[in-house]
Amino acid sequence: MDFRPASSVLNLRELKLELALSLLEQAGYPLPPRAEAASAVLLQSVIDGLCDLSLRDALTGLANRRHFRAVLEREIDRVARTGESALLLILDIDHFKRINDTHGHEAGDQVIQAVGRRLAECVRPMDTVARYGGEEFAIVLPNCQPTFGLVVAERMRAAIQGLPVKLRSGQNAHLTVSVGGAFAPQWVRSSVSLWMERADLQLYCAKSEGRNRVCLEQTPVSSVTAEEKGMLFGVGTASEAEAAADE
Ligand SMILES: Nc1nc2c(ncn2[C@@H]2O[C@H](COP(=O)(O)OP(=O)(O)OP(=O)(O)O)[C@@H](O)[C@H]2O)c(=O)[nH]1
Repeated sequence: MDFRPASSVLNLRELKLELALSLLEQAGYPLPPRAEAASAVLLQSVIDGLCDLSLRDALTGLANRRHFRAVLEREIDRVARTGESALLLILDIDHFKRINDTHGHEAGDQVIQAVGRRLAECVRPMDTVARYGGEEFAIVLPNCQPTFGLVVAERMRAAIQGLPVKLRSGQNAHLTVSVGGAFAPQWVRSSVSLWMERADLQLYCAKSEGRNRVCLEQTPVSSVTAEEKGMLFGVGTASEAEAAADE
């Protein structure tokens, strides 16, 4: 085993340290002075900075899709072990294309940033807000009782409705959002994709019922799919799972 400091073992050119440093400087990460180049302290802060950067959405600074899916994975594990409720919300800005078309793409970006900031203000420190796609956000609320779910989702919807975004042009953009949500099935090891699908279905309902509304899956405990029953009972196919669940 070689216990020499990293700087003498590694070829710094191969490490592409300059590229990493300029990426982090651009993103506004605090770094130790360059005089400490190649020190263990600098290398560690570059590694920490790059890890953090890889988990964040560049436009909003919120969790990105990769990070969010990892958080959901952990939450599914916790709900299966503890039986605690957890709520997943998917929130989509209504008629966002009109904002781009009317005010331009840069204004659209400003709106996405403002919505992200507002959502982050509406949640507890233990919750995770992510920008999941273009004008779509996802929020996971661990330890969220079903009775509280609708309250918090409504609070978010109302917070965005009451937020006129001041654009650089001086104009105000008035927004609404549609929200779909589903609870993780308690005591069951579901999957990220199934949970997302359930919440997405509710978002689709909110959009098709007229937008600017919240739709939550009604039956968090009994609405376990055949696939999830399969995971619970450890059987192979959906039909085997249904048979096992009926026994
Ligand atoms: N400015 C900006 N626009 C984006 C970004 N990502 C996606 N978009 C735009 O978001 C728009 C989404 O439009 P649609 O999927 O038709 O949805 P919508 O207009 O919000 O309509 P509904 O969701 O049905 O209410 C498209 O015009 C995309 O080009 C982004 O990062 N910045």
